Amino acid sequence: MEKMTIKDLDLNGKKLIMRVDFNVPLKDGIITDDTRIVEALPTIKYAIENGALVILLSHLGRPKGERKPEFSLKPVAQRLSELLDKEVIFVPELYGEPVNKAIANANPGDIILLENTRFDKGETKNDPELAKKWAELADIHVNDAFGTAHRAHASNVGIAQYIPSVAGFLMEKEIKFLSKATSNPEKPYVVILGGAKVSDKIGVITNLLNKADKILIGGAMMFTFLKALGKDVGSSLVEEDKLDLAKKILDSAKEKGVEFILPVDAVCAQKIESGVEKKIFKIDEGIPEGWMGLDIGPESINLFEEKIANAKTIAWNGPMGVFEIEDFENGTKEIALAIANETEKGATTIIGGGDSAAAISKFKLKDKVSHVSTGGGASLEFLEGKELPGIAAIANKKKIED
Ligand SMILES: Nc1ncnc2c1ncn2[C@@H]1O[C@H](COP(=O)(O)OP(=O)(O)O)[C@@H](O)[C@H]1O
Ligand SMILES: O=C(OP(=O)(O)O)[C@H](O)COP(=O)(O)O
Ligand SMILES: [Mg+2]
Repeated sequence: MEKMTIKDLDLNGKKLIMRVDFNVPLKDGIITDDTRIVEALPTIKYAIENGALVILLSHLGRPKGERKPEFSLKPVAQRLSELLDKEVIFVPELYGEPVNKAIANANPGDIILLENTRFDKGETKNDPELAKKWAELADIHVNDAFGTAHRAHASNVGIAQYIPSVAGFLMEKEIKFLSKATSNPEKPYVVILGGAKVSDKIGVITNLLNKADKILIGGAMMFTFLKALGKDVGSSLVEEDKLDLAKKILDSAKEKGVEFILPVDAVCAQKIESGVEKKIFKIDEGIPEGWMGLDIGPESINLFEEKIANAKTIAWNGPMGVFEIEDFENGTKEIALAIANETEKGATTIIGGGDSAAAISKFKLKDKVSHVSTGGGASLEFLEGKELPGIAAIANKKKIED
């Protein structure tokens, strides 16, 4: 179903409340990768150039309804202002007097960024009262937060109950590319999963088993599977309550004839820190207590490269290791290079996720893959074939024309 976009509206003199995904990686308050901000610029620029006042909403991290200063969007306001070479009015509130005042004092063409939507408990609960408060600030809701589209929250879904919601250019671009690449993926189709949001993402594998020819697992995700297979994983990150699901997935992969590839070795350390002692343990021999797997090892890299070779479609979400620290970046880097290589040979390749996108930028391979998606969980659920609530809430073209 084609979605209504910002281009379908007359924006002149309108107030837009625009949901973006500015959930960027931060280290000590500094933005380490601004891909998600850069990707939202075309929609913001279009809106202000066409005479709208733009009120931006985003979450950052998971502050769980509490106002935690380390999750403030203030550094994002500053970066956005630099990128646009224009003032961004940051209001460290979500509604109420300071917000109303800022809007009343603003002119068409101005940009206001409110504080982290997840500072209010109502956001993730999709609280209608909160959604209404935001809807009352504007005439139209613009949804450009593809990275959040798998969440049914007040700022992207609830708000559409009160004012029309249309897609921004990033949302439109992501839907177009992912639909085309995955409606009938050319085979062999390889899916690579890693990262740290294991309990969130392990569920998508069940449906992906009906689509992919091979599934490769790295990152923290690997340890839940390895533990389910009875391996010693030391102090590596394991989601204990997903062990049964992991077993089911392993059985189902066998039944369906899907190659399910787990690493055979891991780079381990006792602390997640740069410069600490590292050891490579073979999975069959086990990881000793006190040691954590923080990257896939060299034999696993070779194995994964073999499995990736000659794929026609590759979808990757979640870094293979803690790539933010140089000591543990190698697996992610080598897999990224292998994917770039297959892209050159003609494969369609998609890398998704806030952190995966940061990794691909770090290794300067952004332009060597077919598509870098700003969504990790969102792109996975899209590939799985699910209708994402954040997309469903956007008005369909037909509906508005009727
Ligand atoms: N073995 C591991 N142990 C702990 N964390 C890991 C491991 N491998 C990867 N990670 C972490 O996973 C994080 C990214 O996970 P996630 O948010 O799921 O990916 P994405 O943002 O690409 O969707 C990174 O910050 C990375 O450091
Ligand atoms: O960073 C995000 O997803 P990702 O890590 O899967 O790319 C999105 O902003 C969603 O964040 P959430 O997983 O805390 O809801
Ligand atoms: Mg992430």
